[in-house]
Amino acid sequence: MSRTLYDKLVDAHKVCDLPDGDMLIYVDFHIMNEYTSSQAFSGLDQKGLSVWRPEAHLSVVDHVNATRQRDPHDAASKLLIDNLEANCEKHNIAFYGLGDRRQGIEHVVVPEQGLVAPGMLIACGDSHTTTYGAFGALGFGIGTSEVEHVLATQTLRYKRLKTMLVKIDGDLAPGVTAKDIIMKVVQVVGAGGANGYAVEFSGSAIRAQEMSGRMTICNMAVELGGRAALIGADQKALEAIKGRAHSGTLDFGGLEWNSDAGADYDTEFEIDAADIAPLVSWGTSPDQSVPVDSLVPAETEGMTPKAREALNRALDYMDLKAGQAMIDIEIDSAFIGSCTNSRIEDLRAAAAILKGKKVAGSVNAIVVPGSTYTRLQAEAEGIDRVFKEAGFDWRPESGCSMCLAMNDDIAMDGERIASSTNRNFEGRQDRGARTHLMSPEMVAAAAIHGRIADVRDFLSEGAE
Ligand SMILES: CC(C)[C@H](C(=O)O)[C@@H](O)C(=O)O
Ligand code: SF4
Repeated sequence: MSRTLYDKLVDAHKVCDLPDGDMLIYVDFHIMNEYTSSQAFSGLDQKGLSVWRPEAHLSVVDHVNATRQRDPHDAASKLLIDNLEANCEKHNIAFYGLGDRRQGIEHVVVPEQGLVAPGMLIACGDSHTTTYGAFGALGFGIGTSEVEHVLATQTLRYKRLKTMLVKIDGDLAPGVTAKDIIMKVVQVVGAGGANGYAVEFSGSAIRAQEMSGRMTICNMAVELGGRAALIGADQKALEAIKGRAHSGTLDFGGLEWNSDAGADYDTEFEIDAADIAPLVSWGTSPDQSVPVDSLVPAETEGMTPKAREALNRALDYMDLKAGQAMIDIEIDSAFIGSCTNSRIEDLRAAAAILKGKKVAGSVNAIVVPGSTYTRLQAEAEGIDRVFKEAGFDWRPESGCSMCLAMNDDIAMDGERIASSTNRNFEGRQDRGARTHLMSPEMVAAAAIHGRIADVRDFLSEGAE
């Protein structure tokens, strides 16, 4: 019988069925960060348990660390980081700490170090673990008690998800990126539209994406509510792994990690790539976005009272007026970073827009490479100079930074930010901060204009 990639991955990792209908699955690799792991270690200690397979875990520091300097900016962050290091030392778990060349945002670090391969099952106490789906691996976020369970047993209780296929065929127009693809999908399926589903992406527009774009897509699939995101393995995925630090140690397979022809999905969506424009979020949910050259939405006839309330609440928080042009919206800050868009390819793309240009005087522009390794590569290519000459603050350390208000990069009340991140919830970048999600290229364009701008204008300027 034809099976989906998701079902193949689950079947391959099933240890046994449990009496209540759930199953026990085996976790090939488990990643921890300083923020969600310390209680799990305390739980182990209290129960007198040890880590069953220390070599199948990795810890990184990313959420609370400072990126302006190496030393933690406050005692609470230092404590979290020191605790993780001590726990890893005690249990013999690899730890990429501050100052380590391999350090950075977990979902940037893991593929960069060659720690993912098609057919793997990867868990992490972080929702954006879906990123690894770009390689035909099953990655998903887990809670703290589950972290403890994986440490002790290398297994998890798991409930099989329903399957959703999102097929995107056709060619993207110039200036349209992987970020726009996934923002469009979130718009079409809805912010909770994939709750309970594993989402597989297919179609020629997905195949045409390089691995960094595919990772952006799988990363942000969480914003649909999907607990897993998948793209079948192809030659590009295999090539991207080759030669990486740990890739030789992984033997999980290759092109067989694809859905069978004729496999059935519980639900399917089709999107024409030609219908996707560069998108910008106007509201406080990732599905509240519009093409950059359009207007802030207004109430429509037939809108439910609930939708009307959500629209008005978002407009109020964002301090926007229905019918106002998106490209007129002035920004205070520009942020390029996060596990969605801080890879070398993202930095190159933003630098291509910034080259020879200056950030508007009113804009505070920050770029935080996703990992130290990425930063060093960018510096070797001279990309840091392009950013610095344009007026961006090129951060010397890596981490989640302004993606969420958990470190010293905290936005002011009312600050409006053009952001290459994945979440625009109220207070995400701190109380009262107003986040506009967009591609890194669009953040660069907005930084230059001091207001939300259409990246396509910069492409034609370049061609002149
Ligand atoms: C802090 C962490 C648990 C959280 C997540 O799970 O995604 C964070 O990374 C986020 O992006 O909101
Ligand atoms: S960069 Fe942002 S989305 Fe990614 S793990 Fe960090 S906080 Fe979460």
